[in-house]
Amino acid sequence: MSQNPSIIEKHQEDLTNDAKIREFWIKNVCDHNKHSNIKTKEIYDFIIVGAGTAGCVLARELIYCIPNINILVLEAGGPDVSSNGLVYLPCASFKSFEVRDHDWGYITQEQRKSSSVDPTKELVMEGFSYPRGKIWGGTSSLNTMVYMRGQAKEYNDWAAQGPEYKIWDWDHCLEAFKAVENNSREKPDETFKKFHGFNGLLHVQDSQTGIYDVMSGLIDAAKNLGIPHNDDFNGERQNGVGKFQFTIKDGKRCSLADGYLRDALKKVELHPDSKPNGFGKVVAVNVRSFAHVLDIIWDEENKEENIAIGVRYFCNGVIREAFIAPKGEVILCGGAINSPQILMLSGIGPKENLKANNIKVRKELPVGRNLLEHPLCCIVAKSTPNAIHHWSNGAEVGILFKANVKGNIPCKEDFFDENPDFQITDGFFDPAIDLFNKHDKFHGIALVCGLNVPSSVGYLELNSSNPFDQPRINLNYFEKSDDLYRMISSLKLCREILKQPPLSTVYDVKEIGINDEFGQWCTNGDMSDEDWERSFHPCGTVKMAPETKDGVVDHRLRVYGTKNLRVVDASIFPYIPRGNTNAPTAMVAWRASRLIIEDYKLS
Ligand SMILES: Cc1cc2nc3c(=O)[nH]c(=O)nc-3n(C[C@H](O)[C@H](O)[C@H](O)COP(=O)(O)OP(=O)(O)OC[C@H]3O[C@@H](n4cnc5c(N)ncnc54)[C@H](O)[C@@H]3O)c2cc1C
Repeated sequence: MSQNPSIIEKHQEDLTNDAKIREFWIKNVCDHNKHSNIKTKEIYDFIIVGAGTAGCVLARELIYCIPNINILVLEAGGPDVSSNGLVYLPCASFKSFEVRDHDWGYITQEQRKSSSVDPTKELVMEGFSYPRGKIWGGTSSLNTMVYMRGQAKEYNDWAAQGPEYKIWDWDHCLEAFKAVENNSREKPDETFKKFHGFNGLLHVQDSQTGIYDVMSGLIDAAKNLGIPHNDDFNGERQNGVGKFQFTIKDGKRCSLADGYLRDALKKVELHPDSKPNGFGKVVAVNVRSFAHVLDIIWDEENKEENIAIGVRYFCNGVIREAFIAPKGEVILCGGAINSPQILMLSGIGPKENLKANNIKVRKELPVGRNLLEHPLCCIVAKSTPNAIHHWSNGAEVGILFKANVKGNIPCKEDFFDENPDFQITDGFFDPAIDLFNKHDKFHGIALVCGLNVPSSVGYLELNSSNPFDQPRINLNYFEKSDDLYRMISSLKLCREILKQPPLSTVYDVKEIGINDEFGQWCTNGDMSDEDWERSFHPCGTVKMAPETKDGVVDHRLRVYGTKNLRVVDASIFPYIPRGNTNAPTAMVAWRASRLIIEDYKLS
C-alpha cells in the first residue's frame, strides 16, 4: 500500500516525536478501511518482533543453525549508533536510559494504598518514568550492565511446573547461560570454570576500574558487619558482598546487538531457487529499524484455529504487512511491556479488557496479569569529594542476603543464607557523574536496595486499541506487607553499613536520607522523597505455565490456542529471577532457539 505522499511529506519532521506520531496515527492511519488495498507482500521464514536482548540472540542462533532460511527482524527503534556513542560508554550508563530517543517513555500508573505500618494513612505513589530500550539491543543497550543470573533454585521452580517443563531446570539453563557467555576473568579457578562460559558472544568481565578506594571501603564496611565475601555472584552461592561482573568488552558496553545481532548480519548467502535460472533467495537476517509492529495477521480462512500468518507494521509513515513461509513462525520478542500489548491488540488477552477496547477476543488468556518487578529504594549519603573513579559505571558492588520479614536488621544467619532474597547495589556519584540528576551539589554514595523475591504482583492492561498508546502499567508495589518489611529491614542494614569504618572514618560518609516514602518509618525524619521509585526489571506478563495455572505460553513458549506464534523474552518468566534480568532473558532466548530449531526440523 502506498500512503498519500503529501501527508507523509507534511509530517516527515514530526515522525521523530512520539506524541506527534500518535496524533499522526490517529488522524491518518487508524482508519483501516482507508487503506484496505495493502499490496506489499514480504515473506520470511521467521518474523522476529523486537531486536532487544532476546530478539538479537534468537536471530543469530536461528540463522546459523537452520540452513537456507531468511529472517525479518522488526525493531521500533533505530540502530545503536546515535547520541555520539553515549550508549557504549559504561560510565554514562545512568544517563543513557534518560535519552528520550532510545526509550519508550513509559510512565507507570499512580498507586494508592493504605500504609501497612499506619493503616489510617493513605499513601500515594505518583506514576514514574519506566525506561525500556527502543533501539537495537533493546534494554541491553541502556541497562547498567550488571551480569547476574539468579539462583539454580528458581529455574528448578520453573521446571517443577510439570514433567515437560524439565527442559527449564537448572542443568538446561546453566548450559544456555554458558553458551551465551564469553567470560574474560583472568586466571579463573576450576569452580569458576564449572559455572561460566568462555565461547559465547556476550562478553562478561570484571570491573574495568579495578577495585579503588571508596569501593573497597564499602566492601570492608559490609564485612565489618559479618557479611561474607563473594567473588562470583554467579558461582556456587549468591550471598555475600563483592564486585559484580559486567557485560562490557574493551571498555565499551556489550549489548546483545553487539554480541549477537551484528554476528547474525554477517551471514548472507544466495540460496538458488529450485527452478532452472530461477532467482535465488537471499538467506539472511533483515533488520528493519523504525518499524513498529501493530498486530498479528491471522489466517481468516481458519478462524477457529488462530493461525498466525504474519504481522502488520508501521514504517516510514506506511502500514506494511509481512508474512511467514510454510513452517515459519511469528516470534514476539518485544519485552515484558510490549509483547503482551501486541498479543492483546491481536485479540489474545483478558476478555474484559479487550472488550472494553473494542477488540475482538480470539483467545481468552491472562496476558499482562503476572507483572513481576524488583522494587527499588535508595538510601543516599554524602562523602569526601573525588572518592569515585570517573570511569566507574556507577554500580559496582553487590551485597546479597536474606532480608528480615519483620523489618529488623538482618543477622549473621541471614548473611549466610544461600537463598538470598535481597540485593543492594552501590551507586557512587559525584557532580561530574550526576547519578540521579538531583544530587549535583555533593559527592556521595547511593545504596540501591532491590527486593529480589517480591510477594506483590502487578498487572498491565490496554489503555486503548491504538498501538501507539501506552498500556497501563500497575506495579502494585508493597501491596503485600512482607515486601515492605523486608525493604525496611534492608534499609536499616544500609544505614549500619554507612556508619562503619572506613566509610565513616576515611570517607566521612554521612547519611542524607532514604528516598522512599514507604521507608519513612525507619528514617530519623531527615529524608527526601525524590527518586525512591526507580525499578527496571519487568517480567512475567506472558507467563510460561500450564494453561490451568494462568499460563499464556506453554513449556515450548507457544501461545495457547494459537499456531505459529511464540513469545520469547522476559515476559515468559513464570517467577522473577533473584538478580538482574538481562542474562536470564538471553538464556531464555538461547533455550528457545533450540526448541524452535527442533520443531522446524521435525515439521
Ligand atoms: C535502566 C535499566 C537498567 C538495567 N540494568 C540491568 C543490569 O544491570 N543487568 C541486567 O541483567 N539487567 C538490567 N536491566 C534489565 C534488562 O536489561 C532487561 O530485563 C532485558 O534487556 C529485557 O530484554 P527483553 O528482550 O525482554 O526486552 P528488550 O531488551 O526491552 O527488547 C524489546 C525490543 O523490542 C522492541 N519492540 C517492542 N515493541 C515493539 C513493536 N511493537 N514493534 C517493533 N519493535 C518493538 C523494543 O524497541 C526493544 O528493542 C536494566 C533495565 C533498565 C531499564
